[in-house]
Amino acid sequence: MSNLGIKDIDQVNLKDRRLEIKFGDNDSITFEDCWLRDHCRCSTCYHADTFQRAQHILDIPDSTVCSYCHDKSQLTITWNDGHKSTYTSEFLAQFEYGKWSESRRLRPVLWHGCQVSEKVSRVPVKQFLETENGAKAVFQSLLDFGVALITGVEVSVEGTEAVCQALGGVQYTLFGGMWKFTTIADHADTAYTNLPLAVHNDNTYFTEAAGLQILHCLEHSNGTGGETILVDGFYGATRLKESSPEDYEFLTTFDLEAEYLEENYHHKFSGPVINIDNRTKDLVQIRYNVYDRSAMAFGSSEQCRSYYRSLRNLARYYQDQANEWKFKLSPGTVMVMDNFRVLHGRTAFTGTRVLCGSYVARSDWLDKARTLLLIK
Ligand SMILES: C[N+](C)(C)CCCC[C@H](N)C(=O)O
Ligand SMILES: O=C(O)CCC(=O)C(=O)O
Repeated sequence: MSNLGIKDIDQVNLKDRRLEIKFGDNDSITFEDCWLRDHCRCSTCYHADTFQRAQHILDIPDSTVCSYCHDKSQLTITWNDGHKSTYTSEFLAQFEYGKWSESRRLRPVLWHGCQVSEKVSRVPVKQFLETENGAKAVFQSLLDFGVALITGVEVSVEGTEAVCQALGGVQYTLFGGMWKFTTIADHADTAYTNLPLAVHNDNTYFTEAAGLQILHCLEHSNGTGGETILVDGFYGATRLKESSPEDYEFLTTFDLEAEYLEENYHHKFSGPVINIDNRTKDLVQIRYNVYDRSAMAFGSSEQCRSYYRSLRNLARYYQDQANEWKFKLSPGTVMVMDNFRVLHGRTAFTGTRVLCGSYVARSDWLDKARTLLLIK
Protein backbone atom coordinates (compact mmCIF):
# COMPACT_ATOMS: atom_id res chain seq x y z
CA MET A 1 0.00 0.00 0.00
CA SER A 2 2.87 2.39 0.61
CA ASN A 3 4.39 4.76 -1.97
CA LEU A 4 1.52 4.37 -4.38
CA GLY A 5 1.07 7.13 -6.89
CA ILE A 6 -2.43 8.29 -7.72
CA LYS A 7 -2.99 6.10 -10.73
CA ASP A 8 -0.79 3.18 -9.70
CA ILE A 9 -2.52 -0.17 -9.69
CA ASP A 10 -2.98 -1.25 -6.08
CA GLN A 11 -5.14 -4.40 -6.26
CA VAL A 12 -6.80 -6.52 -8.89
CA ASN A 13 -9.66 -8.94 -8.20
CA LEU A 14 -11.32 -11.34 -10.60
CA LYS A 15 -15.05 -11.82 -9.97
CA ASP A 16 -17.22 -13.76 -12.40
CA ARG A 17 -16.10 -12.51 -15.81
CA ARG A 18 -14.86 -9.09 -14.70
CA LEU A 19 -11.71 -7.61 -13.22
CA GLU A 20 -11.97 -4.99 -10.54
CA ILE A 21 -8.92 -2.72 -10.45
CA LYS A 22 -8.21 -0.56 -7.39
CA PHE A 23 -5.92 2.41 -7.92
CA GLY A 24 -3.68 4.20 -5.42
CA ASP A 25 -6.25 6.96 -4.90
CA ASN A 26 -8.93 4.37 -3.97
CA ASP A 27 -10.74 4.81 -7.29
CA SER A 28 -11.77 1.49 -8.65
CA ILE A 29 -12.90 0.48 -12.11
CA THR A 30 -14.49 -2.80 -13.13
CA PHE A 31 -13.74 -4.10 -16.62
CA GLU A 32 -15.64 -6.88 -18.38
CA ASP A 33 -13.40 -9.57 -19.89
CA CYS A 34 -14.82 -8.88 -23.38
CA TRP A 35 -13.79 -5.23 -23.03
CA LEU A 36 -10.29 -6.15 -21.92
CA ARG A 37 -9.80 -8.56 -24.79
CA ASP A 38 -11.11 -5.96 -27.26
CA HIS A 39 -8.70 -3.35 -25.86
CA CYS A 40 -5.58 -5.52 -26.06
CA ARG A 41 -2.83 -3.28 -27.46
CA CYS A 42 -0.46 -6.00 -28.72
CA SER A 43 0.62 -5.82 -32.35
CA THR A 44 -1.73 -8.63 -33.41
CA CYS A 45 -4.74 -6.85 -31.97
CA TYR A 46 -3.83 -3.19 -32.60
CA HIS A 47 -1.94 -1.24 -35.28
CA ALA A 48 -0.02 1.23 -33.12
CA ASP A 49 1.11 3.11 -36.23
CA THR A 50 -2.41 3.86 -37.49
CA PHE A 51 -4.21 3.85 -34.11
CA GLN A 52 -6.73 1.34 -35.44
CA ARG A 53 -7.91 -1.99 -34.19
CA ALA A 54 -6.40 -4.83 -36.21
CA GLN A 55 -9.13 -7.40 -35.66
CA HIS A 56 -12.70 -7.59 -36.83
CA ILE A 57 -15.11 -7.66 -33.91
CA LEU A 58 -16.32 -11.11 -35.03
CA ASP A 59 -12.73 -12.45 -34.91
CA ILE A 60 -12.06 -11.42 -31.32
CA PRO A 61 -12.31 -14.65 -29.35
CA ASP A 62 -14.84 -14.87 -26.54
CA SER A 63 -12.09 -15.75 -24.09
CA THR A 64 -11.87 -15.85 -20.33
CA VAL A 65 -9.07 -14.75 -18.02
CA CYS A 66 -6.81 -17.70 -17.21
CA SER A 67 -4.39 -15.82 -14.94
CA TYR A 68 -3.22 -12.27 -14.31
CA CYS A 69 -0.48 -10.40 -12.56
CA HIS A 70 0.21 -6.75 -11.94
CA ASP A 71 2.66 -4.26 -10.57
CA LYS A 72 2.03 -0.56 -9.96
CA SER A 73 2.32 0.41 -13.57
CA GLN A 74 0.80 -2.44 -15.54
CA LEU A 75 -1.55 -5.40 -15.63
CA THR A 76 -0.87 -8.53 -17.68
CA ILE A 77 -3.57 -11.05 -18.49
CA THR A 78 -3.07 -14.55 -19.87
CA TRP A 79 -6.24 -15.66 -21.64
CA ASN A 80 -7.59 -19.22 -21.82
CA ASP A 81 -6.53 -19.44 -25.50
CA GLY A 82 -2.93 -18.58 -24.54
CA HIS A 83 -3.00 -14.95 -25.78
CA LYS A 84 -1.30 -12.40 -23.50
CA SER A 85 -2.41 -8.78 -23.06
CA THR A 86 -0.65 -6.00 -21.19
CA TYR A 87 -2.29 -2.73 -20.17
CA THR A 88 -0.63 0.25 -18.51
CA SER A 89 -2.29 1.75 -15.45
CA GLU A 90 -2.44 5.08 -17.25
CA PHE A 91 -4.39 3.53 -20.13
CA LEU A 92 -6.89 1.77 -17.85
CA ALA A 93 -7.42 4.74 -15.54
CA GLN A 94 -8.96 6.82 -18.36
CA PHE A 95 -12.03 4.60 -18.44
CA GLU A 96 -13.66 5.45 -15.14
CA TYR A 97 -17.12 6.08 -16.60
CA GLY A 98 -18.03 9.28 -14.78
CA LYS A 99 -14.73 11.00 -15.60
CA TRP A 100 -14.62 9.66 -19.14
CA SER A 101 -18.13 10.89 -19.76
CA GLU A 102 -17.52 14.31 -18.17
CA SER A 103 -14.30 14.79 -20.15
CA ARG A 104 -16.25 14.59 -23.39
CA ARG A 105 -18.81 17.26 -22.54
CA LEU A 106 -18.49 20.66 -24.17
CA ARG A 107 -19.06 23.46 -21.72
CA PRO A 108 -20.75 26.36 -23.50
CA VAL A 109 -20.97 29.56 -21.48
CA LEU A 110 -24.50 30.82 -22.02
CA TRP A 111 -24.96 34.51 -22.78
CA HIS A 112 -27.65 37.00 -23.61
CA GLY A 113 -27.42 40.58 -24.71
CA CYS A 114 -24.51 42.75 -25.74
CA GLN A 115 -22.30 42.20 -22.67
CA VAL A 116 -20.87 39.14 -24.38
CA SER A 117 -19.10 41.57 -26.69
CA GLU A 118 -16.51 42.15 -23.95
CA LYS A 119 -15.85 38.43 -23.57
CA VAL A 120 -15.61 37.25 -27.17
CA SER A 121 -12.02 36.96 -28.48
CA ARG A 122 -10.82 39.53 -30.99
CA VAL A 123 -7.63 38.10 -32.41
CA PRO A 124 -5.38 39.84 -34.98
CA VAL A 125 -5.23 37.71 -38.11
CA LYS A 126 -1.45 37.24 -37.97
CA GLN A 127 -1.69 35.85 -34.45
CA PHE A 128 -4.53 33.53 -35.45
CA LEU A 129 -2.73 32.18 -38.50
CA GLU A 130 0.79 32.03 -37.12
CA THR A 131 0.68 31.35 -33.39
CA GLU A 132 -0.75 28.53 -31.31
CA ASN A 133 -1.99 30.96 -28.66
CA GLY A 134 -3.81 33.00 -31.30
CA ALA A 135 -5.49 29.88 -32.68
CA LYS A 136 -6.39 28.72 -29.18
CA ALA A 137 -7.98 32.06 -28.35
CA VAL A 138 -10.23 31.85 -31.43
CA PHE A 139 -11.32 28.24 -30.91
CA GLN A 140 -11.81 28.69 -27.15
CA SER A 141 -14.09 31.65 -27.83
CA LEU A 142 -16.07 29.52 -30.30
CA LEU A 143 -16.37 26.74 -27.74
CA ASP A 144 -17.36 29.10 -24.92
CA PHE A 145 -19.58 31.66 -26.62
CA GLY A 146 -20.08 30.35 -30.18
CA VAL A 147 -18.54 33.53 -31.63
CA ALA A 148 -15.03 34.83 -32.38
CA LEU A 149 -13.78 37.89 -34.23
CA ILE A 150 -10.59 38.04 -36.28
CA THR A 151 -9.26 41.51 -36.94
CA GLY A 152 -6.97 43.16 -39.45
CA VAL A 153 -7.97 40.79 -42.26
CA GLU A 154 -7.27 41.89 -45.82
CA VAL A 155 -10.54 43.21 -47.27
CA SER A 156 -10.87 40.61 -50.02
CA VAL A 157 -12.25 37.14 -50.69
CA GLU A 158 -8.67 35.78 -50.71
CA GLY A 159 -7.84 37.34 -47.35
CA THR A 160 -11.03 35.88 -45.89
CA GLU A 161 -10.35 32.48 -47.43
CA ALA A 162 -7.04 32.15 -45.56
CA VAL A 163 -9.01 32.57 -42.32
CA CYS A 164 -11.69 30.06 -43.39
CA GLN A 165 -9.00 27.49 -44.26
CA ALA A 166 -7.39 27.87 -40.84
CA LEU A 167 -10.77 27.46 -39.13
CA GLY A 168 -11.04 23.95 -40.60
CA GLY A 169 -11.42 24.37 -44.37
CA VAL A 170 -14.00 25.80 -46.75
CA GLN A 171 -17.14 23.66 -46.97
CA TYR A 172 -18.63 23.50 -50.45
CA THR A 173 -22.43 23.81 -50.75
CA LEU A 174 -24.93 24.90 -53.40
CA PHE A 175 -23.93 28.49 -52.53
CA GLY A 176 -20.35 27.72 -53.58
CA GLY A 177 -17.17 27.37 -51.52
CA MET A 178 -16.15 30.94 -50.74
CA TRP A 179 -19.22 33.05 -51.42
CA LYS A 180 -19.66 36.73 -52.06
CA PHE A 181 -23.15 38.16 -51.82
CA THR A 182 -24.96 41.44 -52.18
CA THR A 183 -28.45 42.40 -53.35
CA ILE A 184 -28.09 40.52 -56.64
CA ALA A 185 -30.34 37.41 -56.54
CA ASP A 186 -27.65 34.81 -57.30
CA HIS A 187 -29.70 32.29 -55.30
CA ALA A 188 -33.37 31.89 -54.31
CA ASP A 189 -32.80 33.23 -50.80
CA THR A 190 -33.65 36.46 -49.01
CA ALA A 191 -30.02 36.72 -47.86
CA TYR A 192 -29.49 38.03 -51.40
CA THR A 193 -31.76 41.09 -50.87
CA ASN A 194 -31.73 44.14 -48.59
CA LEU A 195 -34.65 42.81 -46.52
CA PRO A 196 -34.35 42.28 -42.78
CA LEU A 197 -33.61 38.72 -41.67
CA ALA A 198 -34.80 37.62 -38.23
CA VAL A 199 -32.27 35.50 -36.38
CA HIS A 200 -31.91 31.95 -37.66
CA ASN A 201 -29.51 29.07 -38.21
CA ASP A 202 -28.48 28.28 -41.76
CA ASN A 203 -28.97 24.98 -43.57
CA THR A 204 -31.82 23.57 -41.51
CA TYR A 205 -32.66 21.64 -44.72
CA PHE A 206 -29.29 19.82 -44.92
CA THR A 207 -28.78 16.39 -43.38
CA GLU A 208 -25.93 18.11 -41.56
CA ALA A 209 -25.97 21.89 -41.30
CA ALA A 210 -22.71 23.83 -41.65
CA GLY A 211 -20.69 23.92 -38.45
CA LEU A 212 -19.38 27.47 -38.70
CA GLN A 213 -20.51 30.44 -40.70
CA ILE A 214 -17.92 33.08 -41.48
CA LEU A 215 -18.98 36.55 -42.58
CA HIS A 216 -16.79 39.44 -43.68
CA CYS A 217 -18.40 42.72 -44.72
CA LEU A 218 -16.20 43.93 -47.58
CA GLU A 219 -18.18 47.10 -48.24
CA HIS A 220 -21.18 49.08 -47.10
CA SER A 221 -21.40 52.44 -48.82
CA ASN A 222 -24.05 55.07 -49.56
CA GLY A 223 -26.53 53.63 -47.11
CA THR A 224 -27.57 52.75 -43.59
CA GLY A 225 -28.82 49.73 -41.62
CA GLY A 226 -27.44 46.24 -42.22
CA GLU A 227 -26.63 45.65 -38.58
CA THR A 228 -25.77 42.12 -37.50
CA ILE A 229 -27.85 40.49 -34.76
CA LEU A 230 -26.56 37.50 -32.81
CA VAL A 231 -28.51 35.47 -30.26
CA ASP A 232 -27.33 32.51 -28.17
CA GLY A 233 -29.65 29.68 -29.21
CA PHE A 234 -28.61 27.59 -26.19
CA TYR A 235 -29.63 30.39 -23.81
CA GLY A 236 -33.17 30.62 -25.24
CA ALA A 237 -33.55 26.83 -25.27
CA THR A 238 -32.42 26.67 -21.64
CA ARG A 239 -34.91 29.36 -20.65
CA LEU A 240 -37.67 27.47 -22.48
CA LYS A 241 -36.77 24.30 -20.60
CA GLU A 242 -37.27 26.20 -17.31
CA SER A 243 -40.44 28.06 -18.27
CA SER A 244 -42.24 25.43 -20.40
CA PRO A 245 -40.70 21.98 -19.98
CA GLU A 246 -43.37 20.40 -22.17
CA ASP A 247 -42.53 22.76 -25.05
CA TYR A 248 -38.84 21.94 -24.65
CA GLU A 249 -39.67 18.23 -24.67
CA PHE A 250 -41.75 18.67 -27.81
CA LEU A 251 -39.03 20.54 -29.68
CA THR A 252 -36.40 17.93 -28.74
CA THR A 253 -38.50 15.06 -30.09
CA PHE A 254 -40.68 16.39 -32.92
CA ASP A 255 -39.16 16.25 -36.42
CA LEU A 256 -39.64 19.57 -38.16
CA GLU A 257 -39.17 19.50 -41.92
CA ALA A 258 -37.20 22.25 -43.63
CA GLU A 259 -36.45 22.68 -47.32
CA TYR A 260 -34.51 24.69 -49.87
CA LEU A 261 -35.94 25.02 -53.36
CA GLU A 262 -34.28 26.60 -56.34
CA GLU A 263 -34.06 25.60 -59.98
CA ASN A 264 -31.99 22.37 -60.04
CA TYR A 265 -31.86 22.14 -56.24
CA HIS A 266 -34.19 20.59 -53.71
CA HIS A 267 -32.79 20.00 -50.22
CA LYS A 268 -34.99 18.66 -47.46
CA PHE A 269 -34.38 17.42 -43.95
CA SER A 270 -36.53 16.56 -40.94
CA GLY A 271 -35.24 16.71 -37.40
CA PRO A 272 -35.84 18.29 -34.02
CA VAL A 273 -35.40 22.04 -33.55
CA ILE A 274 -33.54 21.40 -30.30
CA ASN A 275 -31.07 18.51 -30.47
CA ILE A 276 -29.71 17.06 -27.27
CA ASP A 277 -27.05 14.49 -26.44
CA ASN A 278 -28.64 11.11 -25.65
CA ARG A 279 -26.24 10.38 -22.81
CA THR A 280 -25.79 13.73 -21.05
CA LYS A 281 -28.94 15.57 -22.23
CA ASP A 282 -26.62 18.53 -23.04
CA LEU A 283 -27.69 20.80 -25.90
CA VAL A 284 -25.95 19.84 -29.13
CA GLN A 285 -27.64 21.75 -31.95
CA ILE A 286 -30.32 24.33 -32.53
CA ARG A 287 -31.95 23.95 -35.94
CA TYR A 288 -34.12 27.03 -36.07
CA ASN A 289 -35.15 28.93 -39.15
CA VAL A 290 -38.76 30.08 -39.27
CA TYR A 291 -38.48 30.97 -42.97
CA ASP A 292 -37.21 27.63 -44.27
CA ARG A 293 -39.87 25.45 -42.62
CA SER A 294 -41.64 23.40 -45.25
CA ALA A 295 -45.43 22.97 -45.47
CA MET A 296 -46.15 20.05 -43.18
CA ALA A 297 -48.92 17.63 -42.28
CA PHE A 298 -49.50 16.62 -38.65
CA GLY A 299 -50.47 13.32 -37.07
CA SER A 300 -53.14 14.84 -34.82
CA SER A 301 -54.69 18.18 -33.97
CA GLU A 302 -52.93 17.99 -30.62
CA GLN A 303 -49.55 17.61 -32.30
CA CYS A 304 -50.28 20.52 -34.64
CA ARG A 305 -51.25 22.79 -31.74
CA SER A 306 -48.24 21.71 -29.65
CA TYR A 307 -45.99 22.55 -32.59
CA TYR A 308 -47.26 26.11 -32.92
CA ARG A 309 -47.29 26.71 -29.18
CA SER A 310 -43.78 25.40 -28.52
CA LEU A 311 -42.12 26.96 -31.55
CA ARG A 312 -43.68 30.34 -30.76
CA ASN A 313 -42.60 30.13 -27.13
CA LEU A 314 -39.03 29.44 -28.24
CA ALA A 315 -39.23 32.18 -30.88
CA ARG A 316 -40.21 34.71 -28.17
CA TYR A 317 -36.87 34.18 -26.47
CA TYR A 318 -35.05 34.43 -29.79
CA GLN A 319 -36.87 37.64 -30.79
CA ASP A 320 -36.44 39.28 -27.37
CA GLN A 321 -34.26 42.36 -27.93
CA ALA A 322 -32.79 41.95 -24.45
CA ASN A 323 -31.13 38.75 -25.69
CA GLU A 324 -29.57 40.30 -28.81
CA TRP A 325 -26.00 41.34 -29.44
CA LYS A 326 -26.35 43.87 -32.23
CA PHE A 327 -23.43 45.51 -33.98
CA LYS A 328 -22.20 46.67 -37.33
CA LEU A 329 -19.67 44.53 -39.15
CA SER A 330 -16.88 46.53 -40.67
CA PRO A 331 -14.35 45.74 -43.38
CA GLY A 332 -11.29 44.02 -41.92
CA THR A 333 -13.12 42.18 -39.13
CA VAL A 334 -14.16 38.61 -39.84
CA MET A 335 -17.00 37.24 -37.73
CA VAL A 336 -17.07 33.50 -37.05
CA MET A 337 -20.06 31.84 -35.44
CA ASP A 338 -21.12 28.35 -34.43
CA ASN A 339 -24.10 27.59 -36.67
CA PHE A 340 -25.12 24.72 -34.36
CA ARG A 341 -25.67 27.21 -31.56
CA VAL A 342 -25.70 30.91 -32.38
CA LEU A 343 -28.52 32.45 -34.41
CA HIS A 344 -27.70 35.31 -36.76
CA GLY A 345 -29.75 37.91 -38.56
CA ARG A 346 -29.50 41.42 -39.93
CA THR A 347 -31.55 44.56 -40.10
CA ALA A 348 -32.75 45.93 -43.45
CA PHE A 349 -30.32 48.19 -45.25
CA THR A 350 -29.88 50.68 -48.04
CA GLY A 351 -26.86 51.31 -50.20
CA THR A 352 -24.22 48.92 -51.51
CA ARG A 353 -23.43 46.16 -49.05
CA VAL A 354 -21.11 43.30 -50.02
CA LEU A 355 -20.35 40.34 -47.78
CA CYS A 356 -18.14 37.34 -48.30
CA GLY A 357 -17.45 34.22 -46.32
CA SER A 358 -17.86 30.48 -46.21
CA TYR A 359 -19.11 27.60 -44.16
CA VAL A 360 -16.86 25.15 -42.28
CA ALA A 361 -18.06 21.62 -41.41
CA ARG A 362 -18.48 20.96 -37.69
CA SER A 363 -16.24 17.92 -37.80
CA ASP A 364 -13.48 20.05 -39.31
CA TRP A 365 -13.49 22.85 -36.74
CA LEU A 366 -13.85 20.48 -33.79
CA ASP A 367 -10.84 18.63 -35.21
CA LYS A 368 -8.82 21.87 -34.97
CA ALA A 369 -10.01 22.47 -31.40
CA ARG A 370 -9.09 18.88 -30.49
CA THR A 371 -5.60 18.97 -32.01
CA LEU A 372 -5.05 22.19 -30.00
CA LEU A 373 -6.03 20.09 -26.93
CA LEU A 374 -9.02 22.32 -26.13
CA ILE A 375 -11.45 19.38 -26.16
CA LYS A 376 -11.18 15.59 -25.86
C1 LIG B 1 -24.68 32.49 -46.46
N1 LIG B 1 -25.26 32.48 -47.78
C2 LIG B 1 -25.45 33.86 -48.21
C3 LIG B 1 -24.35 31.84 -48.70
C4 LIG B 1 -26.46 31.73 -47.83
C5 LIG B 1 -27.50 32.14 -46.90
C6 LIG B 1 -28.56 31.09 -46.79
C7 LIG B 1 -29.53 31.44 -45.77
C8 LIG B 1 -30.64 30.43 -45.82
N2 LIG B 1 -31.92 31.00 -45.58
C9 LIG B 1 -30.37 29.28 -44.93
O1 LIG B 1 -31.02 29.15 -43.99
O2 LIG B 1 -29.54 28.50 -45.09
O1 LIG C 1 -26.42 39.86 -44.50
C1 LIG C 1 -26.08 39.44 -43.40
O2 LIG C 1 -25.47 40.14 -42.60
C2 LIG C 1 -26.40 38.04 -42.96
C3 LIG C 1 -27.01 37.22 -44.03
C4 LIG C 1 -27.54 35.95 -43.47
O3 LIG C 1 -28.24 35.92 -42.51
C5 LIG C 1 -27.16 34.69 -44.09
O4 LIG C 1 -26.41 34.71 -45.03
O5 LIG C 1 -27.61 33.64 -43.60
